[in-house]
Amino acid sequence: MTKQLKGIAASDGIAIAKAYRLVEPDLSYKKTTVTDIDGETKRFEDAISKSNDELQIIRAKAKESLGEDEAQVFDAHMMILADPEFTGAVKSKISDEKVNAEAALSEVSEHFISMFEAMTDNAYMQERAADVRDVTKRIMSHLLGKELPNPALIDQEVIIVAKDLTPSDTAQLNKKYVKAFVTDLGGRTAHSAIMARSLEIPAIVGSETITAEAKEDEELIVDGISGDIILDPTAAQVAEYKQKAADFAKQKAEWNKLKNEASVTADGKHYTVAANIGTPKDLTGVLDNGAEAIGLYRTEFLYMDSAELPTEDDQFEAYKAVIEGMNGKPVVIRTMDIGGDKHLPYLPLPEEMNPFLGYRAIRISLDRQEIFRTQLRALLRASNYGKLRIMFPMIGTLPEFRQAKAIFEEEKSKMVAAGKPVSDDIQLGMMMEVPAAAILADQFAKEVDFFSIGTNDLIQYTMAADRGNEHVSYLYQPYNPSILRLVKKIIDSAHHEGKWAGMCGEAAGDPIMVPLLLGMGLDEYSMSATSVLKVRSLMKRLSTADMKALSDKAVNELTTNDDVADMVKKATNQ
Ligand SMILES: C=C(OP(=O)(O)O)C(=O)O
Ligand SMILES: [Mg+2]
Repeated sequence: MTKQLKGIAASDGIAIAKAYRLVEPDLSYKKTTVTDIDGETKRFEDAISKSNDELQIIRAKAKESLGEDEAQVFDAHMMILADPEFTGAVKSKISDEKVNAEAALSEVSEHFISMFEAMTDNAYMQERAADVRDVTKRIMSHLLGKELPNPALIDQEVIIVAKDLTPSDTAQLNKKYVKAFVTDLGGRTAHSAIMARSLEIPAIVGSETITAEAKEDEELIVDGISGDIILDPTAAQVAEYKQKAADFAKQKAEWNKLKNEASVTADGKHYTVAANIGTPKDLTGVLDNGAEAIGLYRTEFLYMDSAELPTEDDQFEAYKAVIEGMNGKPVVIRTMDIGGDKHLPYLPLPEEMNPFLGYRAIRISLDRQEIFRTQLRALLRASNYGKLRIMFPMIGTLPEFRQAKAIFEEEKSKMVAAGKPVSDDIQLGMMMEVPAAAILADQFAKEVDFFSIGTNDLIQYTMAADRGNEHVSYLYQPYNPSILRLVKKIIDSAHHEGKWAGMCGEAAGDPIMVPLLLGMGLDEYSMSATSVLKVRSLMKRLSTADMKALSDKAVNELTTNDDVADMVKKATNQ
């Protein structure tokens, strides 16, 4: 029966397709004593063989749809299945302790996982722990007669339904078949949502109940513009949404005409509308949407896509591809921002009560300097291919910025001394996303070349509201005058020192925020590539003098997020 749900619209567009439940089955079991040792061993061997067959197919499919690199992870899984040390230990446990295969498997696997995880100085072995965990799940599913979801096997158009998607789950989605996704959890600025926007697939997060409501293969309509989800729609609803999808495509075609134009306001002021990227592959979207710069390259995805720490050469190639691909247009590359909701299997981080307030970003880089220095060397080498700007994430204090800068200067001097070419036009800036730094923006502005405001984090830290938690999403208020005052302070401070200020948080592409930012004189607006043309079209009809009056009123007189939103909507006909 037709049913309607509402979630948080996270990526534009409309999709109509069948649900694919990316939901793990319950793999719990009871430990029992067995008498038929041979029978139990055979059951384990059968599960191994079925897992192996399944992995062969998955590997082949993954290679076809995602490429050889993505497929290689499954080789590691098959190696574990073929490892007599692992399988032998399970069989011995079955026969020596007379326990069922499930219990033997789980105990042996736990033993291997903790052994690998303890090798903190060997990233390669640490990464094996994640592989053992994955393979164990697969074998267990066969022992219990349950089916694991295998997204790599998807070969028809689907809408993914999941409790939550990690950024690495999202990276594995094949755009050819995955037409949209809907999750129970998450907020608009969670990284999976950001990635959906760069993949240009509609997405709705924070629906709370989609996994409980949607059945496998049930037809769904996902409206990523409004956040509406329709389960088992009527023919009339399907027709209505096909029309909406067509209207959306038409609107996009209209914006597309602005692709080769500059971003100029009605009163003739020029601003930079830039794009955010996660990998060099996103460059196509940046060029297709006519962005004037890259305002944020989130390099952590390079680390997340790799099975081990990427080498200096790997990184150099990626950075060079992006810088060269932009053909002289500025490229802001941010050093690694791991931690929070972004993890590396081969770099286990401490268990933390509050990962977003913990060991993250520049805090890791300054602590694990070998990782940081490798990245800086790769960036320095790539600087010769265009206009590179480097920024550091999560800077909270001036000493942090100074230390990061000193390390950069040290690596640069070493390269110059070794006779290697390095650009003499690299700007060094920082993300403004920690309130403590924003409050002291006037002091920071004297030492940086630029600021890039990271509203995704700045809002969560200022409002004390987790950016990915749908239960507190009502507090996630980009237009709250408290946020606007910080933003204005950051922009004014940069300008006072003759520096530029950009914004690369999601708010930079928000049609309510853009008029206010124009009023405050923000120089660079960096957003999901798919928002670039929409924002350029909006700018064209706004005058900065009018917007200044609007932003002054928002900052000085209004008191709530909603009041600001209402005022801007009215004043700009939105
Ligand atoms: C752009 C930002 O960084 P990230 O979303 O990667 O945390 C931000 O915090 O606004
Ligand atoms: Mg951030």
